[in-house]
Amino acid sequence: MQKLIVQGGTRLRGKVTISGSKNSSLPILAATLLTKDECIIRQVPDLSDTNYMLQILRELGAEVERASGTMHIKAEKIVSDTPYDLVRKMRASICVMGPLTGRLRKAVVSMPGGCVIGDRPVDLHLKGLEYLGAKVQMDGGNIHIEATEPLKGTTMNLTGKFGSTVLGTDNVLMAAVLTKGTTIIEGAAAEPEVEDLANFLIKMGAKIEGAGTTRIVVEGVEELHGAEHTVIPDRIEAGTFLVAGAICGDGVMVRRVDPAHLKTTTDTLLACGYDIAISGDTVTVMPGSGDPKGFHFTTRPYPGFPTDMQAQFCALACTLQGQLSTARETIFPQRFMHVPELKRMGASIEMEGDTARITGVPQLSGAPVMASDLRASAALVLAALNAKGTTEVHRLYHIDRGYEHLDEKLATLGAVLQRAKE
Ligand SMILES: CC(=O)N[C@H]1[C@@H](OP(=O)(O)OP(=O)(O)OC[C@H]2O[C@@H](n3ccc(=O)[nH]c3=O)[C@H](O)[C@@H]2O)O[C@H](CO)[C@@H](O)[C@@H]1O
Ligand SMILES: C=C(OP(=O)(O)O)C(=O)O
Repeated sequence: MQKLIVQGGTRLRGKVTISGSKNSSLPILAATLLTKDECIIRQVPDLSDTNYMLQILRELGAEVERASGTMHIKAEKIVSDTPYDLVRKMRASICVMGPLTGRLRKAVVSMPGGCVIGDRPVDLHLKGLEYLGAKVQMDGGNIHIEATEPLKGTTMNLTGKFGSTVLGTDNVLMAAVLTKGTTIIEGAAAEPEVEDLANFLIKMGAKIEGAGTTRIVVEGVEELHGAEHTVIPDRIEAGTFLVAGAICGDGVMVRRVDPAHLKTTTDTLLACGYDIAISGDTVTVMPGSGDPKGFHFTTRPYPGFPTDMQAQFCALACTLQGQLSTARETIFPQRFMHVPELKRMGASIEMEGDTARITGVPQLSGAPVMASDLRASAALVLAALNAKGTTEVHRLYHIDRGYEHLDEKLATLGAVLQRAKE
């Protein structure tokens, strides 16, 4: 196991190139199971999550070759049962369920458990596949999906108690593309990563309209063919670097981004008093003319404030001396594992149900802290950059799930930090 040792108090400045999106790559890699032909996927970030997904594809029978960020995948002959040992390591492995059901009419996938960000059910994924005609059974911790008849298109609503489901929409979409007739998904997730998956499926020959909105229409086709695709930039990685630039930067530019995907992040930073410059595929954050102000946000499905940016903005709020900020989490109401660790660094945070009330302190102080999940870990690193003294962030593997070379990228901006063995 590794930890990250961060020396606080340096100013960040410069340009950082953003990697391909983790949350696009995972379903897109899974979608290559839908054809016997070779698919070429570019800009896949080198992360433990994407590596697990590639291993799952291999175990299912696909040939996978990797040349840097470009994957060549040929799933000529595949099986329907996913290996438990790999699947349990990554919740997003659930997104092989849709393509296996679409192509083989059969899938066996281990039931994912909850995780530290809260309960993570898959009832809507299963409901969607059932609407298409698949039968679902649970047995021995596994989900067995089977359709004796060809799947049939239908109209469904995939909205749950907490709103739309991203991977649930992905799964249904991947099954529906090879289904007879028309499938209409109402209450679909509108996240850019769903749209990216749909764009890849369209290149494979699928007929899809409305991806990127809450109503997706799929006209089933008999088969899909190979295609090439470049994954969209990771809006959460980009947002994390912008918040780092706000916390302790004198001009930090993120390159190879889609500024439209970053709107809630840049709007929140502007409301806070930072200057933002957008040019082509770059966004730069700079200190504003006055002292930054507190801010208030509620997480919502896209285009609302992303839950995956909540922890990083909490870290920023901790550094705004004397200013009150509030962070309300409506998607994963228990996703506040970073709060006790930020408090260990001297933060002033009160929890009221699903809302963190954060009053900025004059100075955070370095401390040993524990990473608990991906974005909570990122928040701790951001707080550490601002803190007085040294912070050790333990359990670094959480960060390696979703940030490609975070430490190296921060070091190019001037951060002083190093990995070490636990
Ligand atoms: C790999 C990936 O893309 N992960 C993202 C994806 O996760 P993921 O797709 O797993 O998250 P969902 O969009 O499904 O979850 C949204 C909400 O719906 C609930 N729900 C979900 C499915 C279901 O069957 N029933 C149900 O009730 C969840 O508990 C949660 O409250 O979207 C989340 C919400 O933007 C992000 O935080 C994750 O980074
Ligand atoms: C919660 C996240 O990922 P996952 O859904 O894979 O756990 C995330 O990317 O912040």
